[in-house]
Amino acid sequence: MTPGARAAAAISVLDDWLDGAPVERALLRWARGARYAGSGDRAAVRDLVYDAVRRRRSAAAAGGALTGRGLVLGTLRLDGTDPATLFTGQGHAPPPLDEGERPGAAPADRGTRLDWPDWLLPHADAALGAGAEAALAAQRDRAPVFLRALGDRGVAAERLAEEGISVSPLADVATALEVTRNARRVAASAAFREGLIDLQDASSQAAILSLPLAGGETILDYCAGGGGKSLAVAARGAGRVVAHDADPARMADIAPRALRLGAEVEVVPDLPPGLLADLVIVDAPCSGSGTWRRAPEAKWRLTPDRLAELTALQDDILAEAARHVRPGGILAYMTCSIFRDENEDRVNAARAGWAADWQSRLERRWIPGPGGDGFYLALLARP
Ligand SMILES: C[S@@+](CC[C@H](N)C(=O)[O-])C[C@H]1O[C@@H](n2cnc3c(N)ncnc32)[C@H](O)[C@@H]1O
Repeated sequence: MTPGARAAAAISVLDDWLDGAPVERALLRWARGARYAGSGDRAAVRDLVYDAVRRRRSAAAAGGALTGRGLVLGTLRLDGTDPATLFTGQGHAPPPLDEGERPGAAPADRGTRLDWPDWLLPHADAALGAGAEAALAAQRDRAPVFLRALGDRGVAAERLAEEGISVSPLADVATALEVTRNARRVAASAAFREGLIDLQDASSQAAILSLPLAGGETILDYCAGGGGKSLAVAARGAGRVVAHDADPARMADIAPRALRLGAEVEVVPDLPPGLLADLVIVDAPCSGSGTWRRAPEAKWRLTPDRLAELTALQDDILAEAARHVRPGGILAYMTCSIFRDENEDRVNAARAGWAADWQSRLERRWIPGPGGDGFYLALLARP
């Protein structure tokens, strides 16, 4: 496909998305009808689509319309590409630009400039203060790819280099490697197959490294999902890791992942009511606002009602999970959200109620940026 044909494909996918289809479904629908597209074409269309979704407001402003065509025009302009070089009308390229599609003035309002919903600006400011500008700006760009090395990071780096994948170690997260070249090859690499590495954001890794573990503990991962946290604590020398999720189907990947990584995780759909653990991890369902550069659709989909539903659910899950912390044990509450509503406010609500006599051991927030996604961790010790 020519660059112009890729732009035309991105326009059709974005129109489908603007009509209400989830972005992945819109991409799939296009790909099914585009058997001529090679893997490079699909990757290029996908990147253009995701860039436009991430920057929906500023791209629509720069492209003059909230349409597939406007978003692609704007995205190209924001990236410094003159759209006239692709919008030629030749072959499968989009029709040439008309007079009304000349570049306009740069957006003056903050929500458009930062590609952030207006109603969520006060939430971001309340959580991040002066750091909000940089954190929201970082969410306009593609996310870096981070790996968790299971053993020596140098060994993993050498094995990856044999397949043309370059990585560099993060200074402040002992297990983390940032992929600097050929990130798309990681999942098919020998290092991945052999269990030398797993895919995990650096902030999640840092949170797991912050847990007070000496080795041998019984750990309950109460919202285990795909098992990212279970597998990472298992690698820290836990005695027993029990993975639970209200939706057991979400844990389907844990067993094959554990096998690949040489980890032991017990997947328990029905949790024994009497189970007590030294550490209970609650990686709660949340808005995902710290990870919106990876899943940018969610940024535009969140509503005040949905945020309120999530905070109520977080309160319920925390209280349920706390019943499984042994006396003297630790409850680790974590989210990949940046909002106080889902973080400090939930911990404070617990401490104003059932956790009145629990002690706060640690509270840490990671801000979205070059070193990882936004993340939050609070540790409460049961008396
Ligand atoms: C943020 S995801 C977990 C991600 C996972 N820990 C990981 O690292 O891959 C939140 C999970 O909480 C689960 N969940 C939702 N409500 C729950 C509840 N009441 N009890 C337990 N798990 C729940 C969801 O099914 C979802 O898998």
